[in-house]
Amino acid sequence: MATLKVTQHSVDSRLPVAITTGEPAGIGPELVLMLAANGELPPASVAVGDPAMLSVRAAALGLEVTLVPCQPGDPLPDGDGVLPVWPVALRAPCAPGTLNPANADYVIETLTVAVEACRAGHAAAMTTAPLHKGVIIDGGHTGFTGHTEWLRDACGVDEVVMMLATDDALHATRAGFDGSSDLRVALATTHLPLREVADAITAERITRIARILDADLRDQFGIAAPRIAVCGLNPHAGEDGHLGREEIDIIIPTLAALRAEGRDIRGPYPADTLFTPRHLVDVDAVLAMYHDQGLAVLKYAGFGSAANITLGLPLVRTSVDHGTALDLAGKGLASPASLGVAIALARRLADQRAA
Ligand SMILES: NC(=O)C1=CN([C@@H]2O[C@H](COP(=O)(O)OP(=O)(O)OC[C@H]3O[C@@H](n4cnc5c(N)ncnc54)[C@H](O)[C@@H]3O)[C@@H](O)[C@H]2O)C=CC1
Ligand SMILES: NCC(=O)COP(=O)(O)O
Repeated sequence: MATLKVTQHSVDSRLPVAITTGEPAGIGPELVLMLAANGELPPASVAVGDPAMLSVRAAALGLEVTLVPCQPGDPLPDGDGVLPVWPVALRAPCAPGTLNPANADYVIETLTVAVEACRAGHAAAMTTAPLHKGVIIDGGHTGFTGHTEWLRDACGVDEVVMMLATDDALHATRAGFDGSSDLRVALATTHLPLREVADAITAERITRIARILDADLRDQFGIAAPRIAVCGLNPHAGEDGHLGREEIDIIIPTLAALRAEGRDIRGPYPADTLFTPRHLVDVDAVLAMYHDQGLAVLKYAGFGSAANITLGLPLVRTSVDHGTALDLAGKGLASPASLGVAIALARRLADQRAA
């Protein structure tokens, strides 16, 4: 096992972005270590995880990282290859690629540490490396469906919105889309079995989600009058009721009511053609009705360098556009690009809030 090196470093006085290292058997730990070793972590970044596990993973991959355990609120060590770590102890040994439900509590504790640090004013924002939803449930957290819903409950808010954005959209200086890789996609429903999606499409839910999306595009992304295009649920947006009635009964009247509030919310459009460049040209975000309707397109356009942002939270949370990739874990083959984009976005949104 590699030993933890602790030496003297300069100190960064800014509040850190807390990066939870995710499922320990997945690629999350090595992605954080890669960014640290390559000098690609923004200053004032801190990992949340098991220092010994991170140290072993770094040594196995030949990554030169100086891990410095410290506590939330401590001055942050800074310097080339230095990675401050807020320690959380693994509950059981861990091998890359092999899930162990005994570590579910560990993963949840890393999230709790990051949320508490944001609440206590010890962190400016949090970025999450991927966790494995199934093993968290197998480990006893019945009802767990993802970071997004867990953070909603942990922060005590009624609703949040999952939005993924390609790197082009995040860095775009222009407001609208200009091509197929410049995309923001928000979801009306998140981690639901497809069988339950139609029942979850209610006027109340669409109203809550659309209001949060509209407000956060203004407040967090600086878009003065967001233009939101909404997908239908059914093929051809229901084909005038012949292929499903959710558009006529729920979505169309709800969008009309939202427009009456002064919001630029268009649709519902057939999802297959909405996601073509011509239809996206004057749109700032697409609201999809369910996970794969929106995210398949987003990932086709920008997988590997997009970020996931939870809107509607009292804290800033960003994440990667991918999962735990157990097939790649421990091999040093996974790309840290999306994590880098997510951390940079968290820093930017947090600095904006502070300003
Ligand atoms: N933010 C989060 O915590 C997320 C967690 N997940 C979870 O991850 C687990 C696995 O999900 P999957 O659907 O298999 O998706 P996945 O993203 O883990 O893997 C899908 C494919 O993409 C590849 N891949 C993923 N990340 C990569 C990277 N950084 N560089 C290169 N290739 C990469 C994998 O090798 C695999 O071939 C599930 O439990 C899922 O719920 C999925 C998405 C987000
Ligand atoms: N496909 C995106 C995703 O599953 C993200 O989930 P979450 O854990 O960030 O809620």
